[in-house]
Amino acid sequence: MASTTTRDQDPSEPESAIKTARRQLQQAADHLDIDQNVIERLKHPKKVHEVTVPIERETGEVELYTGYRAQHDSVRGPFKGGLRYHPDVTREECVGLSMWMTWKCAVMDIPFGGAKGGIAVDPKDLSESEKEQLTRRFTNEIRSVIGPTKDIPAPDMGTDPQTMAWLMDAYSMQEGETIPGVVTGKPPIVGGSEGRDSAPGRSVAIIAREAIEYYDKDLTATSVAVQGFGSVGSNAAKLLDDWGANVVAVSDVNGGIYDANGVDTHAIPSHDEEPEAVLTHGAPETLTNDELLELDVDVVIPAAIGNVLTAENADDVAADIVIEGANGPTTSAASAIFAERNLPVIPDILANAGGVTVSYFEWLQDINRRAWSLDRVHDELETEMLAAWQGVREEFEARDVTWRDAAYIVALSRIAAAHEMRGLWP
Ligand SMILES: NC(=O)C1=CN([C@@H]2O[C@H](COP(=O)(O)OP(=O)(O)OC[C@H]3O[C@@H](n4cnc5c(N)ncnc54)[C@H](OP(=O)(O)O)[C@@H]3O)[C@@H](O)[C@H]2O)C=CC1
Ligand SMILES: O=C(O)CCC(=O)C(=O)O
Repeated sequence: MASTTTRDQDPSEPESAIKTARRQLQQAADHLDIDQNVIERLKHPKKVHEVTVPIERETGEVELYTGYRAQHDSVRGPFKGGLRYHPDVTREECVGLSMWMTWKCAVMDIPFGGAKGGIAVDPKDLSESEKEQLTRRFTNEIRSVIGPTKDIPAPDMGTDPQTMAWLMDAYSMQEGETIPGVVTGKPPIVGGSEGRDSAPGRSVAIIAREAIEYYDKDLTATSVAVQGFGSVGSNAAKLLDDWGANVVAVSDVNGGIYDANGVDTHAIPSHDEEPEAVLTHGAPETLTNDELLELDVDVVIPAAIGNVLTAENADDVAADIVIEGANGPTTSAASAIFAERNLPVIPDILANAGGVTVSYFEWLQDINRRAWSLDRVHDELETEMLAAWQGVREEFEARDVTWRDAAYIVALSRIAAAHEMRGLWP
């Protein structure tokens, strides 16, 4: 597999999401005949909104938080992307994540651009009513730049369907009418889609299944380790388990559990049910998050935070396939090492794209005021994921590139064509 970043160039780590995203963009662009002006434009967000969000804590003190909404590109449709509550949220991280959303929507061929937002806060430090206050105030601060045809937020790390319901309500109250399409990932009772919550994990499992078959392995004889047991990790682990894979390790922020005979994925509470609960589940062995990534398994799925596969551990990753459940889990230096080792890494912008795909289904349901059944959501997601997998696989086979470059080539070709058709600078 060819990679234009080499081990010797070894970009310094930890690299910011924006730097990684730009490096990946240029690397894919080098394989295509695209106007370099378009590429330069795509290295920058269209707009970044930064706001201060004050809330009154239950102690009576007023605390100020910083929130962002980065809007990267909207040439193919409204900005779209999640909202993250995490202490490490920064402007640069939101911009990098918004770029990945642009490519993700294009890989899936859905009519959205890319955005990402967040608040630098540890949601575990806040009570339920403080989180509600924070979400409502943040929504008011960004109200003029979001909307069903402008920019549509969704869940990401640290946010959930309840957060989206508060966002929808705060926006709707100001607009004077109920506008479910302003946000996706809501509970179905207020216009959310069945299956949105589990969709990113489901797509990770579907893509893992296809990759396992592509590399001539039998799913029922495949061992899997999953880092992170939240919306993405827990659903991917449970589905692969249901399909017969041997899920031998899972983890949360405190570390993981290992059982060579397979852990009972359905018996472990997910982050949503009970945060930090993995280690409370009895298992023959425990391990650190770093050890999990180096387990000698067939498939490893980092599905928590970014930058966990680095120059430091890339040579020690013993799995045969890496499926990126998280956004940006692999640094540029680690990508170069994996390419040199011929270790397939199926990229985030394809593997976890089920989330935004079912968000698109939700948006369609909101416009039509007509809910789909869970079976329909699953069927249509399966169809979309297989079509995207096939498109990326064709590029992978036709060119001597990594899976990441292949996915970028599909995405970038569509985005560049749209820019050129609309006149370069929309
Ligand atoms: N939610 C979505 O729709 C989508 C999310 N993603 C990406 O997937 C990743 C996970 O998101 P999501 O599942 O929603 O997040 P959640 O908040 O639902 O869960 C996060 C999980 O990761 C664990 N975790 C947190 N920090 C660490 C750490 N340092 N090391 C190991 N585990 C850690 C948490 O542990 P604990 O329970 O102990 O807190 C929890 O199990 C993110 O990169 C996100 O951007 C991608 C596509 C869609
Ligand atoms: O559903 C969405 O709109 C976006 C989900 C998301 O943030 C992501 O895929 O990273």
